[in-house]
Amino acid sequence: MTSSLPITIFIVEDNLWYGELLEYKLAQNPDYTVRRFTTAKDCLANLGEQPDLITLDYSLPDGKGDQVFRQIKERLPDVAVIIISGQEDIRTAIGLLRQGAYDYLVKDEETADRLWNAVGNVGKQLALRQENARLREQIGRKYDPKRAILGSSQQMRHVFSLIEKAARTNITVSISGETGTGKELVAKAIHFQSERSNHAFVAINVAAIPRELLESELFGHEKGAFTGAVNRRIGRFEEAHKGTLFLDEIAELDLSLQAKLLRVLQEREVNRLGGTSTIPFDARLMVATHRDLAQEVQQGRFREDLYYRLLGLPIVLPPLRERGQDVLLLAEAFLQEFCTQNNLPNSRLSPDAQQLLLQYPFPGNIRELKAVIELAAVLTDGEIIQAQALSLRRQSAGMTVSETDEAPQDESLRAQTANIVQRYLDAYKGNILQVAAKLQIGKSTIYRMVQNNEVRIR
Ligand SMILES: Nc1ncnc2c1ncn2[C@@H]1O[C@H](COP(=O)(O)OP(=O)(O)OP(=O)(O)O)[C@@H](O)[C@H]1O
Repeated sequence: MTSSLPITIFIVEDNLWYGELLEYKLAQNPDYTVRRFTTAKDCLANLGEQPDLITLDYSLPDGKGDQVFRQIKERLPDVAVIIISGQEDIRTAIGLLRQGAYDYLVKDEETADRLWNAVGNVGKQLALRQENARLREQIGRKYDPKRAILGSSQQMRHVFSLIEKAARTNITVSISGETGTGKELVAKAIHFQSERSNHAFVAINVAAIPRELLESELFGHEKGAFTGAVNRRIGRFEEAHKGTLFLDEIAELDLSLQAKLLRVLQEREVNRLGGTSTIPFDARLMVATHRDLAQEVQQGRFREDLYYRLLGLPIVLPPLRERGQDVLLLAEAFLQEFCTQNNLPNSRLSPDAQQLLLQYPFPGNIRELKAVIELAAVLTDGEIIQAQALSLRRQSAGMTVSETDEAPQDESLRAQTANIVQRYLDAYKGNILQVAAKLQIGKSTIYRMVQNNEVRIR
């Protein structure tokens, strides 16, 4: 058993012979750097070396084990401390373990072996912790607004400044913008730049879950709360504890759930369905919608009191057609990314293709642009992407999309989605799994479209 991580271990033991025995055992692993001290004073004086683990003799000549333990933990809260005691004293052991000691070993002929195992486990935990920190940093970098959210238009520069402000505080954030403008991306960027970034980012699309299931999805339920509730289930509010809860398509929440949400926000407490105890709610809330919430309030579809609770810091994402040259910046970035990921030669957009992109209104916004560019890269043989390779809906070139006219927009989006899916299906020879992965949509969505004759496998 060897650990892949180098670990620094302090052995604090006044019995020279016993200390040497432990050192001899642990030194068998070349990844362990072992330092030995015979007094508490020496150990405390060297804590600046930031050991990962300390084995501490409970009765040292210059200090009682529990006091020394506390002094160590005050200075190095994360260090693993294994207490080694001359006699079994369950009460002391329990007390120390409760205060955060890693283990309590009694001195006997097997101590060195048990210590060896315990140190191995500490090594594994350290490796996991480092891996976690690395992944967190990676995710943080991925959602760093300066890298992940592309754009240099004035509108987007304003959005970046709001993201920074939101990340510095705990304020509720309400993000609005047409579909595909990057609402979820902005929410993630705020979360991963905020001090809650070490905790969960929990996203739920209110419109995507049937009403009967939504309540338990949000608030959880106890076993037996309703027919079919065979187990206790933790709701999304609880899952987001200390992190961020992102409620997408908030305008679609029905009035009775709006009332429940309001109560949770006022009382900062959640009740699982069928439960009697209350669970504190401590998460930053972000909401998003493609609708005009103020208008929803005026028309009696959204509670006014909830609206004011949720408004917080409003961030309005402009549609892509209002971001000027950003469309080309985004197109080039998506093209490069797609070519690199798929081992395709790096392609460029012809001047005509650029012109067409600048004129097109992009009802599906950045999501549509990304799909259009990726498909063009697949369909193009040379290194220059011509205007003809861009699968834009012919009838929309040059037209503007009305933001208030919901139904036609939804309708045209459907047709446009089908159009894109169809082209991908053709390009990938009807391989639904591949198309679903490329377009980042569920394969069931594609199956449904096939069933409804919206697309065909040719
Ligand atoms: N400024 C941007 N730079 C780079 N990629 C972006 C940008 N804005 C959005 N995207 C990408 O576009 C896609 C759609 O973004 P996102 O899902 O955040 O939009 P949305 O507004 O939440 O959509 P919907 O309203 O459908 O939920 C994602 O792949 C996202 O990474």
